[in-house]
This record gives sequence, C-alpha cells and structure tokens, in this order.
Amino acid sequence: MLPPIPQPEDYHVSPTTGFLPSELPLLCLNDPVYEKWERIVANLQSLILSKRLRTVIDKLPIIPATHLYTENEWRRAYTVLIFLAHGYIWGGEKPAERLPPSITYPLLQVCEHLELPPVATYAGLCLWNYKPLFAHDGLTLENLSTLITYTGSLDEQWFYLVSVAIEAKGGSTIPLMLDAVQAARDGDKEIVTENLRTLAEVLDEIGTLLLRMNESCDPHVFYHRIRPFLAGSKNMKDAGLPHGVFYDDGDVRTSSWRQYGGGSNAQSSLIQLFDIFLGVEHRPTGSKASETSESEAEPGVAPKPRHNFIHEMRQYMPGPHKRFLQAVEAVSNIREFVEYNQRDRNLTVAYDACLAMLRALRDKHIQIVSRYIIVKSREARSVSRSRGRSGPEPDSAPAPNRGRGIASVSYKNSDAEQRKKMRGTGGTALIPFLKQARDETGEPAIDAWARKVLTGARKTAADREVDIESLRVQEDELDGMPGLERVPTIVGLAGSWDMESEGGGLCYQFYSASDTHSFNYYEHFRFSIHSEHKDQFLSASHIVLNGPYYDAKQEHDRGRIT
Ligand code: HEM
Ligand SMILES: N[C@@H](CC(=O)c1ccccc1NC=O)C(=O)O
Repeated sequence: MLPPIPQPEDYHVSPTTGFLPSELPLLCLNDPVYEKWERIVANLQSLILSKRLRTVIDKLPIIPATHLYTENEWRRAYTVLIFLAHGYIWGGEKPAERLPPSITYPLLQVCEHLELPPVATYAGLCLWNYKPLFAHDGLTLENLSTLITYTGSLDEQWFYLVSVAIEAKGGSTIPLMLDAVQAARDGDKEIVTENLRTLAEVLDEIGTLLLRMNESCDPHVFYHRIRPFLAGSKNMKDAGLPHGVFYDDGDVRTSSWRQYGGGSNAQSSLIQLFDIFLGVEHRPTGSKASETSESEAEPGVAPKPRHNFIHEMRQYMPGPHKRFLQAVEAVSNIREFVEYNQRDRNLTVAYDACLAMLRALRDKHIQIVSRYIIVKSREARSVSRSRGRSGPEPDSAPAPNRGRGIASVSYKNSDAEQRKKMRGTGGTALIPFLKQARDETGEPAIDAWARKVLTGARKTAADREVDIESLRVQEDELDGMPGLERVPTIVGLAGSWDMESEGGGLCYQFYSASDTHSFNYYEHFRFSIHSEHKDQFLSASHIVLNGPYYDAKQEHDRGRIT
C-alpha cells in the first residue's frame, strides 16, 4: 500500500502560509514572568552599542520555560533567547566562550520542545520574527516589518524580510504540490500539468523576490555589521571560539562545550521541499553524477563517508517541518510520472520549466553570494593586507566590529600542509558548492536539450560575475606579501568554505551549433507555458534561456565562434 499523502497541518505547516506559522508571531511574551527578557530584547541594539549586554544578562535570574503554553509562546521564547545568546557571544570586543545559565537553562528547554539546536536558526531569525504593517494586507515585502534585530538597521530588517516574503509566496504551492502527487497517483495528467505550470510561475516570482535583496540591504552593512551576529560556534577557531561555546546551564554535570552551525537560508524547508517534490537530488559536495552513490556501493565495502551539507541542514529545522520533508520524500512521484508520460509535451515542458525556474533561483543566489560575501571578503582582505604593509593602524578606525567576529576572519596565514588539510576536510569551496547545487537542479530534466542547458553546459550571468571575482582573487594572491602564504577563507555561517576558484578555469564557453535549437526551445517554452503571462516570463527567464542565445550571438558576430 502507498503511504498516505501528508496533511500539512499535522506538521505545523499551513496550506496558506506554508512554513510561516498559521497565526502571526507574538509581539511579546505576555506573562510578566518573562518581562525581563522582553525588556532586554526591546533595548538590544542600545545594549550592544553601549557594550552593556553581557553585564545585564549576567545579572539576569534563571527564568525557566515553565510558563510557556502555546506553540506561539514557545516560538517567541526561542526567538528572544537566540537573539540574546548571539548578542551575548558576538556583541563584545572578543566573542564570549561561555553562555551563562540565565540564557542556557531556558534555551535548552525551549529547544527540546521545538526540536531545534540551541543556536540562531533560520526559523528563529525569519519564520517567527515578523509582523505585517497592516493586519489586513498580505505578507508582501511592502507590508512586513521584523520584530527583533541586532543592529536596528533597515538593512537587517530587509535581509530577514526577503526570506519571509519568499516563504509567504511559496506557501500556496504546498497544497498544489501535494495535490499533484495525488493526481499522479490517479493518472490525471491535466491536474499535474496545471499545478506544475503554477509552480513554475511562483518559482519565477520567488527568484524576482530574491534579487530584491539589493534594494535595501547594503552588502557592506550585511558583511560587517549583520553577518557577524549570525555566526554559530562550529569551525569558529579563527573567530576566537576554538572549542565552540561552553553552555553553562548551572549544573556542572550537564554543562558542556558545544559547536553548532550558524543561521542560514539553507535551513529553509521550503526550498528543500521544492527539491523533494521535483525529484532533485543533491550529492555530497565534489562528487559527480556518474560516481557510485552510497546505495550502489560495492557489497561488503563500506561506503565512503559523505558530507551532504544541504541534507545536514535539516537538523536545523523545527522538528515537525523536518518530518514533513521526510513524509513528502516518501510519496514523491512526480519525476517518475513525467518520465513515464514523456510523450505528453505539455506535461514535460511544465515539469522542465519548474526545474529551469528553480535553477534560475539558485543562479541568482550565486550572484547575491558573490556581491554580499565574495566581493566583501576580498575587500576586507586587501584592506587588511595594506595595513600589514604599512604597519598596524591606529585604533581609531570607526567600525565597532573591527577585529572581531567572522567578518574579520577573511584570510589567514597558513603553511602548505594546513592548506591541504583544509581543502581535504571541511574546506569546501563555497561557489563550487552553490554551483553544484544549481547544476544538480537541472539533472532530472526530461527533455535532453533542457537537461544539457540546465546542468551547466554553459556560463550564466552569475558564472561570469563570480569568474571575474575569482580572477581578482588570484591577482590579489600574486600580489601577496613575501614569505607568507595567505589562504583566502570564506567563513561560512552554517558551512565552512574556502575561496578556491572553480576547477574549470576561467575560459568562457559559447554555444554555436545548438543556437537555433536553443532559441526554438525557448520560444516553445515561453508560449506553451506562459501564454497568459508572456511579458513577465520573458524577463524572468532571460537568465535561464535567453541569456546564452545573446551571448553566443554576440560572440558569433565578433567572429569568435562559428
Ligand atoms: C544576502 C543574502 C544571502 C547571502 C549572503 C547568502 C549566502 C549563502 C551562503 C554562504 C550559503 C552557503 C551555506 C552557508 O554557509 O550558510 C547559502 C546557502 C543557501 N542559500 Fe543563501 N544567502 C542569502 C540569501 C538567501 C535567500 C534570500 C535565499 C532564499 C531563497 C537563500 C537560499 C539559500 C539556499 C537554498 C542555500 C542552500 C544551497 C542551495 O540549496 O542551493 N539565500 N546562502
Ligand atoms: N547563508 C548566509 C546567511 C543567510 O542567508 C541567512 C542567515 C540567517 C537568516 C537568514 C538568512 N538569509 C536571509 O536572506 C551567510 O552565509 O551569510
């Protein structure tokens, strides 16, 4: 018998708001017992600025979680406590290596209830940390505000709110996807096609939302002011946490050193749900589609230990959401259904369009990461290097975060041995990881040409942007100080990444023979799916399908390809 199709409500998932709570997050905990916590978060930015947060928290009594009753209260308590915890750890000259019992004791109780690690996760920072400006208007970017921030900046609000708006937009696709699974069981190709078409459109709109990050979140503010507070305690040796953080819960028998990854959008259940529904599989970083998978490993031979970062991020999702993903995984049938019915062009095109849109989303994300992390860390490195040449700078530089937090760990001196070790273990390069995830998104495509285009057989706008950046990185390295080998390190929040450029070198690939074909396919795609929304589709799909056509054409005109 087939497993039942999961009901979202059984997993704290709403058919309208998706992974955002069905009721709005609480603005504050109403029980006066928790007034002290609320008073501190209400003044969080000023306390961080005046460097008084640690002293205030050190004086705070232990307030147990025993007065929390509703799910909304547990969630509010979690959000409050993670802001206090990360403010405490990262809001001083040096990171605090110990969390006091006033935070640790209730935080561990709350995390046990919510099935979350005691660290700032995407759920606490985004899913449970917003309010609509006008109660009767929808959860659009224009109608949202955040409840708590570290910095009080609009940039920080916007940074979280882009994700909230994405979750809100994506929420409506959850019943669509589950209905499609049922329709596939019933052999109803029309419903599956219809729902896939709508999903492709929503994915396209989500991509547009992602790019709106640029509107109000400045990369410099993000990198130097916001991001340092989001860091976890895993792989944070260079940031000043060699052992992680000591969670002192007031009892010597249970207090311990712990290491957790920081907040990341990789912890969004929505994006992982799209992958699961469409049958997109992510391999451990660095392995190719042709390599033997764990399940196919030779009998009797232990499979190579494999690190799948995206899968690991499920440990940072609230328990019910994590179980929802597992339940959908158990019924996921769309890829198989489309393959079986591949003669149905409408169905195939609708499915491939979903993959194209999800891939385009990941491509846009790479551009964002390039602007918000790669460029900024390169700048920080070169500033740091010029300081190294001209001797230490007077301590009058204005940035309050200077010299601490993860923004200050953009490179380190290292010998060759250490470099090798770093690459061999946790040191995966960030951009190749993101590109791999992007290219894996196209792998299940049914149409052979679509599969080729969607699995990275050509350079996209994002590829060019990061290529230019890695060229600059290499120039910087050549310009290095004699006697010192400097290893550029991108300090990840959830992962640990180095900045090694992509293996494939920097040469651009251009299309020639398939040019006409690509154009025809693009036209077909556009008209068959989006006859009603042509204009919108045209602009949004530019990167996925139209981009290479123009590249190739320009290069052809310049006589560089035939
Ligand atoms: C300034 C904004 C952003 C930056 C700098 C950024 C950066 C990153 C980084 C560094 C990673 C690697 C994992 C880690 O160490 O955390 C990552 C992963 C990821 N991010 Fe973002 N991100 C941003 C915004 C977003 C938004 C708004 C989304 C929502 C769609 C998103 C979706 C993802 C996903 C799904 C992953 C996992 C990899 C994948 O599935 O392709 N990110 N991001
Ligand atoms: N992975 C990102 C952080 C990130 O994307 C994020 C972290 C916490 C809450 C929300 C996030 N994304 C929001 O757009 C980084 O490494 O800076």
